[in-house]
Amino acid sequence: MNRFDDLGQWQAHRRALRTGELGFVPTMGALHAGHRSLVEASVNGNERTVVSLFVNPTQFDQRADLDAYPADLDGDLDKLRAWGVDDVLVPDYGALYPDGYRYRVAESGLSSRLCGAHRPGHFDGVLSVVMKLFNLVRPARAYFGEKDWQQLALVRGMVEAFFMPVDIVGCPTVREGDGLALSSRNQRLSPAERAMAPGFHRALVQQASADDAAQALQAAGFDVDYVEDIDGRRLGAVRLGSTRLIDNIALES
Ligand SMILES: Nc1ncnc2c1ncn2[C@@H]1O[C@H](COP(=O)(O)OP(=O)(O)OP(=O)(O)O)[C@@H](O)[C@H]1O
Ligand SMILES: CC(C)(CO)[C@@H](O)C(=O)[O-]
Ligand code: BAL
Repeated sequence: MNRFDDLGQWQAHRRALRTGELGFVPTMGALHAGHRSLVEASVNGNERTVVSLFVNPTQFDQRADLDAYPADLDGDLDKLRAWGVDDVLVPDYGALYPDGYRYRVAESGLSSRLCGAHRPGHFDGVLSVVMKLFNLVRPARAYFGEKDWQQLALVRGMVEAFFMPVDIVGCPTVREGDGLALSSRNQRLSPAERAMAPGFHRALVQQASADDAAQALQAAGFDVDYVEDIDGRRLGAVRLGSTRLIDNIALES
């Protein structure tokens, strides 16, 4: 596995690659089995797989959340090697943002609802870094988790809007045995919060309406950012202490 911290070296390597069948998995590190499922889909569907590890500051609306974001670079590199990844990009902020974020991708509809309503500027940061990474990697396919449903929808929209030559592949949410969606931020839950956390997915699945689910969650001690039913899915975000969890499910039709 090749590791590139220097984007100039990566670009030289990319130019020398003759394959068009490149799969790409963008991540913020602290890898878990959810990331593994994306990498597996890419390894199975492409000649080469590239993964990026970059905790993107422009998508964090709260400094404390960024500072507390889990990191385990050596562990991540061991995992990526074992999962069959060919190239890993580990750029720093200055390399990815030579413009200091003067230029950015903005979306003016969906990005200000749901998670965007609670994390101002979040999706501008996500779309901007994803566009930068797509331009650097030039993948045939890029893999995103359905856990981040709104992100997946916005990335698909950006690719369509800008005629970007990449197929976006959505991958099902990987869960713990008790239903909790795997997330790097789960590491920050205290034992008591971890015991409560599966109640989030349970409420989304069991309650008859989005309002009922929000009320049940509030009553169980979650701080509810939102629960909404949209286009046949129920999406929600809650906070347990300082940790924010998101999840979504398909609604039975
Ligand atoms: N449980 C999961 N199942 C499937 N895909 C996932 C899961 N968790 C994360 N992903 C996907 O992995 C990619 C990288 O996500 P990221 O590195 O932010 O991890 P995360 O676990 O979502 O972290 P966070 O704590 O920031 O939510 C995204 O496309 C995301 O949707
Ligand atoms: C897509 C992404 C890597 C952009 O920083 C991030 O939002 C994530 O990990 O879901
Ligand atoms: N996977 C979502 C990234 C974030 O919460 O910023």
